[in-house]
Amino acid sequence: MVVFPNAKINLGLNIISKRPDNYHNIETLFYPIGLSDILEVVPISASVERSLISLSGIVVDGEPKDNLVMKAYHLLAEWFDMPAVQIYLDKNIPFGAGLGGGSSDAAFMLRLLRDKFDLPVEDDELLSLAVKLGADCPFFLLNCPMMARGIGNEFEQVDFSLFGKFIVLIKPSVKISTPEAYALVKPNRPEVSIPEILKMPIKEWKDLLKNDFEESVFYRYPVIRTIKERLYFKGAVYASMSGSGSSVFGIFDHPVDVKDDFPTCFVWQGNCGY
Ligand SMILES: C[C@@](CO)(OP(=O)(O)O)[C@H](O)COP(=O)(O)OP(=O)(O)OC[C@H]1O[C@@H](n2ccc(N)nc2=O)[C@H](O)[C@@H]1O
Ligand SMILES: Nc1ncnc2c1ncn2[C@@H]1O[C@H](COP(=O)(O)OP(=O)(O)O)[C@@H](O)[C@H]1O
Repeated sequence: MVVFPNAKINLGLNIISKRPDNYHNIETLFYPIGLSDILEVVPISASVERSLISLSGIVVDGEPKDNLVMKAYHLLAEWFDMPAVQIYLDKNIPFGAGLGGGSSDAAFMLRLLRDKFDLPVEDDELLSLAVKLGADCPFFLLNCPMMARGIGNEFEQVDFSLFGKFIVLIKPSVKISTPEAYALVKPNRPEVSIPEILKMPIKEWKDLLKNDFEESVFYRYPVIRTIKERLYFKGAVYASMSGSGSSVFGIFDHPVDVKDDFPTCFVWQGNCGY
């Protein structure tokens, strides 16, 4: 069974308050994009006790046994009898990028195992399991434009689409750790909520739709601010860092050629699908 875990971008990201559990309450719109990993799971011989993982593509830091897809397997194996599996994961989504690639792999792995082995797990139980693997993880089980609140796992479906627009994603070589990025931000309540801003014409978003991580991340890594400015220079109708960074996306009314503009960066371009 093969699945294609996709990345997300955040349209607006307000960090509202710090919680006693050291997480933060946030408000953000998660928007799925077409950049995807490839994940395959094959059952292996009954004589093999441990699941195996084979990684290709972008090299993820950490031990393969600590990969989030392995953690997803073990989370379900605590509750259900499953055979050992051979996992193939081809990484195309950069990490330390604010694109949620690891969370997406984990969410797709949970659903793949549930479906492949016919495990008696309802969709809402899968959402509760997913949050144990990462605050962003439940979103990828829903995978359509969603307002998220709480730690990022309380959802409200929104009537919102960027269909017809074109997205350019730029990831510089710098990687950003999510916990470190949260530690640098002072929480605050926004004056205008994200759903209100998203109802306005996209050309009005520039000065209203904010990502609260940008200020401290741009201060530390000015190259990320420069990328955002360059995307506006190229004609983006809206540009922002995604999540805790370091990737920056630009939304355009039409396809653009940026291949010579960011020679040292990972670049991905595609249509907005939703
Ligand atoms: C910032 C966001 C925005 O979508 O995404 P990324 O930029 O990582 O993609 C998310 O909130 C990241 O979610 P995720 O990456 O799944 O976070 P987790 O692994 O659960 O948490 C890593 C650490 O980030 C901090 N954390 C995470 C989520 C949250 N709402 N508040 C937090 O303070 C905590 O210190 C936690 O220990
Ligand atoms: N399958 C995976 N893909 C990416 N990162 C993974 C994976 N499994 C574990 N990780 C760890 O999770 C961290 C964050 O990854 P990811 O969620 O893709 O990034 P981001 O915080 O940029 O959204 C990485 O630094 C890596 O150590």
